[in-house]
Amino acid sequence: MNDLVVLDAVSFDLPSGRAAALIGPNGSGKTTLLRCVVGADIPDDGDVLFDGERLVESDPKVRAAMACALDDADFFPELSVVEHLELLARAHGVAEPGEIVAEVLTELDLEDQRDQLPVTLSSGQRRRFTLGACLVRPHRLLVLDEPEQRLDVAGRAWLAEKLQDEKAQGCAILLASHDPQLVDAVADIRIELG
Ligand SMILES: Nc1ncnc2c1ncn2[C@@H]1O[C@H](COP(=O)(O)OP(=O)(O)OP(=O)(O)O)[C@@H](O)[C@H]1O
Repeated sequence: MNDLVVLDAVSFDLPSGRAAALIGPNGSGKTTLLRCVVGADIPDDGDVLFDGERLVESDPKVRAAMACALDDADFFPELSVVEHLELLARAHGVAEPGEIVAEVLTELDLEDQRDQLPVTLSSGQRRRFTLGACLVRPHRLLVLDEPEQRLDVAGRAWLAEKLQDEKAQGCAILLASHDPQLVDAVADIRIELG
């Protein structure tokens, strides 16, 4: 039995159109907190509320609103980049996903990789693809674990601008980050862990 307490007395509100950044050293509990928020881990105590009700990951309202990028592992290995993004958008109610998928591929500079299988992408391209998967579907809450990871300089600049655009459109963003520049550019609320 491991009695390590990772998170204790963490509390914050995240309104629409705002971003909260979890910051802190390696092992301070950022990913654990994100996993509790999205329902991948169950806290021993405390609640996560969404629109005032306890957040249940399987609730259709939550599934429709929350787009998460916690790691790069969740791919359909047999679908190409474009097929994957179109399938995901359709699954979330986008009847004609061609336009939004093309837009996101252009923004992420992944047009030349559209027909590749995810496993053949470079690690930075895979991170772009993971972020793209959040962006092709309707969302009003983005949960992102170190979204800057493995992005090149241009990719990081794009990310900061994109997250600001998302906020301007009313999206709430909860992210963990080790990038002070990204946090400075995007975060309205800072939650220091560890
Ligand atoms: N499945 C697990 N079993 C045991 N301990 C775990 C598990 N997952 C996380 N931990 C521990 O919980 C603590 C917090 O880990 P977490 O991944 O949340 O940190 P983090 O702040 O995201 O770190 P990093 O900046 O390195 O990504 C660490 O001490 C870690 O070893």
